[in-house]
Amino acid sequence: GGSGGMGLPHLGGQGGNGGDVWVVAAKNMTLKRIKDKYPQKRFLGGVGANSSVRALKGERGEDKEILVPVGVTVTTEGGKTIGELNIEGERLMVARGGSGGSLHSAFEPSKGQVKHLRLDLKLIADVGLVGFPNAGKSSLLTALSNAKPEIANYAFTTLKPEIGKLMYKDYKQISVADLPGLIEGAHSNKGMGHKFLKHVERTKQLLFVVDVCGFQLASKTAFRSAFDAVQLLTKELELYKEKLVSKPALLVVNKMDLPDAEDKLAELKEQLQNPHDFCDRLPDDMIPNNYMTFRRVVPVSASTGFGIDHLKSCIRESLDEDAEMANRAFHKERLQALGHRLHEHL
Ligand SMILES: Nc1nc2c(ncn2[C@@H]2O[C@H](COP(=O)(O)OP(=O)(O)OP(=O)(O)O)[C@@H](O)[C@H]2O)c(=O)[nH]1
Repeated sequence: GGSGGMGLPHLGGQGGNGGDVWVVAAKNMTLKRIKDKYPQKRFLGGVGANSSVRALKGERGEDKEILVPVGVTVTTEGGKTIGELNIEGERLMVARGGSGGSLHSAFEPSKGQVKHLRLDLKLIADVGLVGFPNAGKSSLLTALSNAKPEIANYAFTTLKPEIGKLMYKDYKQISVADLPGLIEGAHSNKGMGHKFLKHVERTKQLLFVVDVCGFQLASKTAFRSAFDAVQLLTKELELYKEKLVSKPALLVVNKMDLPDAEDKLAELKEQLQNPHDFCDRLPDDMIPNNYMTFRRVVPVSASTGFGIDHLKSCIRESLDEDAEMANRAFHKERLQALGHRLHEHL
C-alpha cells in the first residue's frame, strides 16, 4: 500500500492516506497476460500528498489495480486464502495504504501494508474433454454425469465449457468439463481457438474423445480417421503449449454401436502402438513432435451406454493414481526438509 502524506503540525493539517492495492477480475485477462503486463510483479499504491498551507488536507494517494482473470484465488505466501474473484468486475483489497499524518500520529504518516501474495487460477474441472466437433463429447458427458448439455448434430454446439459431475458410490465426485469444440487450426485461433485451449490448461487430466469411424468436418475438407483425429488433437495442443501434451490422458473411442466399430477399434489400437508408421496421411506440419501416451483406451457408446461404467472407473483410477503420486512426493519433500533442519541442529 502507498505511504501516507505528512501532516502539518503548526496548522493541524492532515496528510493524505496512501492508495490501496486491489486485485480486480477482468474480462479477457489470462495468466500469460498478467505475466506480460506486469513483469516487475511488484505493485505499489500511490503516496498520499503532504498537507500544505495551500491544501491542509493532503490528497489521497491513487489506488493501484492488478487485473487478473476471473477464477483467481489470492493467497498469502503461507497458503492462507485472502479471497476469490469469481465474477467479472469483482474487487479485492489486498494491501491498505498507510494513514496520512494527523494529530493522532503526531503528524507522522504511516507506511502502507506490505504483502507477498500468490495468485492461483482455479481448475475449472478435474478432467477436460478434448475432441473435434461431433465426436460425441456432449452426449458422453450426459451419459457419464448429471449434466444436461445441449446436443445437436452440427458442429460447434458447445460454446462454453459445460461441467458435469461424476458421482461415485462412496460419494466421491469428479468434475468433467466439455470444452468448446476444437477444430484443425485452433492453435492459430480458428474456430473457438484459444478460448478452448485456455480451458485445457485448467484441468488435471484430459479425456480425448474420438468417433471410432473418424470424421469429415465439411465436404471440402479431408476425411480423418480416429487415429488421424488423435494426432491432430495432439498437434493442436502442442502448437498452443507443448506442456499440455504431457498431461495424463485417457482415450475414449466413442460410437462403438456403429457398423464395423470393432474392426476399426482394433486398427486404431494397432496404429497407436507405432504411430510414426501411420502418420503419412497427415500434412507434415500436423504430425506431433511427441505422441500422446494414453493411460487407457476405452471403447464406449454414449448412445447405448456401452462401456460408460467402465470409463467412469477408469477416470477415477487415473485421478487416484495422480493423487497418490502427489501425496508421496509431498511427504518425501517434507521428510527431506525435516532432515535438513535436523542436520542443522546437530
Ligand atoms: N451412433 C452414435 N452416435 C452418437 C454417439 N454419441 C454421440 N452421437 C451423435 O453424434 C452427434 C454429435 O454428438 P455431440 O454429443 O453433440 O458431439 P460433440 O462432440 O459434443 O459436438 P460439439 O458440441 O459440436 O463439439 C449427435 O448427433 C449424437 O447423437 C454414439 O455413441 N453413437
